[in-house]
Amino acid sequence: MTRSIAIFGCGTIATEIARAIADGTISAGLDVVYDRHPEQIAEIQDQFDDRSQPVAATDPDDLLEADLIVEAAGQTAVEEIATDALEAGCDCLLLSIGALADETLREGVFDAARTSEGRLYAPSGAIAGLDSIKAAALTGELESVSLTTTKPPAGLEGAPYVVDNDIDLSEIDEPTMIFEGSATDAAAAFPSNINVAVALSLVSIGPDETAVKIIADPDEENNVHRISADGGSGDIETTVRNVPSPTNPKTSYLAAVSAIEKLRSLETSIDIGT
Ligand SMILES: NC(=O)C1=CN([C@@H]2O[C@H](COP(=O)(O)OP(=O)(O)OC[C@H]3O[C@@H](n4cnc5c(N)ncnc54)[C@H](O)[C@@H]3O)[C@@H](O)[C@H]2O)C=CC1
Ligand SMILES: O=C([O-])CC(=O)C(=O)O
Repeated sequence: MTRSIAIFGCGTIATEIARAIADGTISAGLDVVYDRHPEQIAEIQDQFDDRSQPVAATDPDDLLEADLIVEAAGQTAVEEIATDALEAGCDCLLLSIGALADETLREGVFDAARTSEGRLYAPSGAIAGLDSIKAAALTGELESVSLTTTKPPAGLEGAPYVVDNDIDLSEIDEPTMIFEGSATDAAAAFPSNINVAVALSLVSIGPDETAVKIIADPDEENNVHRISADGGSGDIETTVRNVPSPTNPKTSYLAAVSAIEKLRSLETSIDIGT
């Protein structure tokens, strides 16, 4: 039977996922979509012919009819949908995994996943190396895990940390470290920029122990994520120089493709890679 998918949040990532469903890259049906902006919903619907257009939900609860809900909206959406979805037996794929830096929310969502038929998924997103770091974590001997993210200043605009600390990104004329702290603190400070740090932390040493640096670099055109994980099976270092999405410079194109690959892999009988 074809898996029925619902999408919460119809922006940059959702548009790519919808296209992959429409062209058959993901062999599932997109049945219902939700966004606080109806015009965003219409853009997704327009990718399908009249007979296969997803229904526009007017309330997040309308998504619970699907087999799997993709959250591609933001951290508040995770609060709104994840626990309810899992408790209702839906699978849930979260892009805004940074929301789970909050321990109370995390435990609630994890408990719902453990005690229901719904399964919780998060793609690797815009980083590389989660496969090997997840395997190395099994040794119980990972000593340190860190992420250094470098973005063009425009990709950091509007982040609560930037606003609260009156950081004028337009004044930055050389690579400048604007944040250093744990993945827990980074997720609250840069909710739309650093979900990757929390994904990394959840497969390794946890959000409080994972170290994050964020650098604004006016000469950088890419979203660059450098990971270093030491101990266990050896030392792992990865760097991804991501092309930003044309419609949202905060979001790397790889994040959308990673979600598509995760959804595709749920439907295949051959699964290579950790
Ligand atoms: N895990 C990863 O590697 C990455 C995760 N992300 C996460 O994915 C999210 C989506 O990314 P994009 O598609 O680029 O963002 P976007 O800004 O292009 O689209 C988000 C859409 O969700 C809607 N939305 C947001 N909050 C909502 C709410 N509470 N209720 C209803 N609608 C809501 C917005 O109206 C917008 O249409 C980001 O906010 C970020 O949290 C983004 C990049 C990488
Ligand atoms: O897309 C990226 O480069 C990373 C990102 O925004 C996030 O993790 O929220």
